[in-house]
Amino acid sequence: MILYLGWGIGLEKKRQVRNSSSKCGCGYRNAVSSYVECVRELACKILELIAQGVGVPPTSFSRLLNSFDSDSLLRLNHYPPVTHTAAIGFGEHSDPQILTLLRSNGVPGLQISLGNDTWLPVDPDPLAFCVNIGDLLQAMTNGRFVSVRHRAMANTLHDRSRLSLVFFGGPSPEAIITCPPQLLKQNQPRYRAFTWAEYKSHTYAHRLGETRLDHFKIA
Ligand SMILES: O=C(O)CCC(=O)C(=O)O
Ligand SMILES: [Fe+2]
Repeated sequence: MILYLGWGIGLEKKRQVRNSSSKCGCGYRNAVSSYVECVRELACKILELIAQGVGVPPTSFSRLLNSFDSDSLLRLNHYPPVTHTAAIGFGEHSDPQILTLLRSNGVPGLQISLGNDTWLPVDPDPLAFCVNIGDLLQAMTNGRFVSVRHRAMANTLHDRSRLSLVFFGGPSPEAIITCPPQLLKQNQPRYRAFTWAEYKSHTYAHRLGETRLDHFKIA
């Protein structure tokens, strides 16, 4: 079972939340807002390093998370203990956004696909972030960075629930997703340009496990 909590956090909305929460003194709201602000900044730093690594202007990717109507999301997944083994808690997929920063409470479950039905368990260190490349970053790097397929196994530790707190860094719905020209010098673009709104509606119209980026491939 998965408890799903969505938290859309455009920068403007976040400012409003911060202002109103300081007045009402709501501890939970403050904690979530500060957490989101910190992970967004961390995601931007990672994206700037990636941009540097592939030789494009440093804010090529991070500016999308910094835009005032960035469609980022914070999700809390809850996996109560189950008695049967080898059950899937969250099926195989890649995250559609740009970059994902995931933390868990130290209970194992997350696995990364190595292909050919081989799965690598991720160490559930509660002090570490698991950073996943999302589909949009794959498109914007013309396939140099590949969005990772992953899944979460159901939790068979009978005395503890598993929790994962996942920040998905996404652009504004109108943002045009395309590869910077510096990355295309000798290569043809692999994906046609599309908006995040277009990608999202394609994503939600298809099954979780599908390789959704294939739809935007240039033949
Ligand atoms: O709970 C996990 O470890 C994985 C969750 C996940 O992949 C997601 O929420 O997209
Ligand atoms: Fe995921």
